[in-house]
Amino acid sequence: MRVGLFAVGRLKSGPEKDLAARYFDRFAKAGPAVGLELARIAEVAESRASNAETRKREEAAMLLKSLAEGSVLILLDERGKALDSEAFANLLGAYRDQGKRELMIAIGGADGLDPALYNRADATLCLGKMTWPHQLVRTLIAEQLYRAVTILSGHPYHRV
Ligand SMILES: C[S@@+](CC[C@H](N)C(=O)[O-])C[C@H]1O[C@@H](n2cnc3c(N)ncnc32)[C@H](O)[C@@H]1O
Repeated sequence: MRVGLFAVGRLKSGPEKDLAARYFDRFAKAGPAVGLELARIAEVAESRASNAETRKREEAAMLLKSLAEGSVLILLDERGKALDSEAFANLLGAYRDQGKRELMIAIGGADGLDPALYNRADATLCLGKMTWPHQLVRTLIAEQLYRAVTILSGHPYHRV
């Protein structure tokens, strides 16, 4: 199964981008052993509309346009469901075992995500109840994807 990311807003060169890239690289190298491959990291430009609802609607439309039919869509939102790392790994493993070809994880911009995405999403997960900037969320989820691979493969990176 290919696993990718939708992010509203572009990440400039800098430490956040480097750290996220480090974990995406590790995921890309270790993932194939457990049937997970790194798919695209798709950055959706932030809308310039003056109204927040319009901005979110426009961003969601771009994101949904590039989502292949049958792909799993997971949203990241501080109001979402909290999973521990093993449960997240098992969720990825379950979609892989169902024969899903692609799973995309969406991170919102400053305004968050549009309701249209919640209607389409297969799951909405949180990384804790606090609100993180989207740049850090990208690193956090990249690390959890790599961690999920190590859990699924029994690699000692993950210890509890
Ligand atoms: C700065 S936050 C936007 C907050 C926005 N005010 C809202 O109500 O959603 C940018 C994005 O980071 C992600 N995010 C921030 N904190 C998160 C958390 N604790 N768990 C999961 N995702 C989070 C979400 O995708 C969010 O849309």
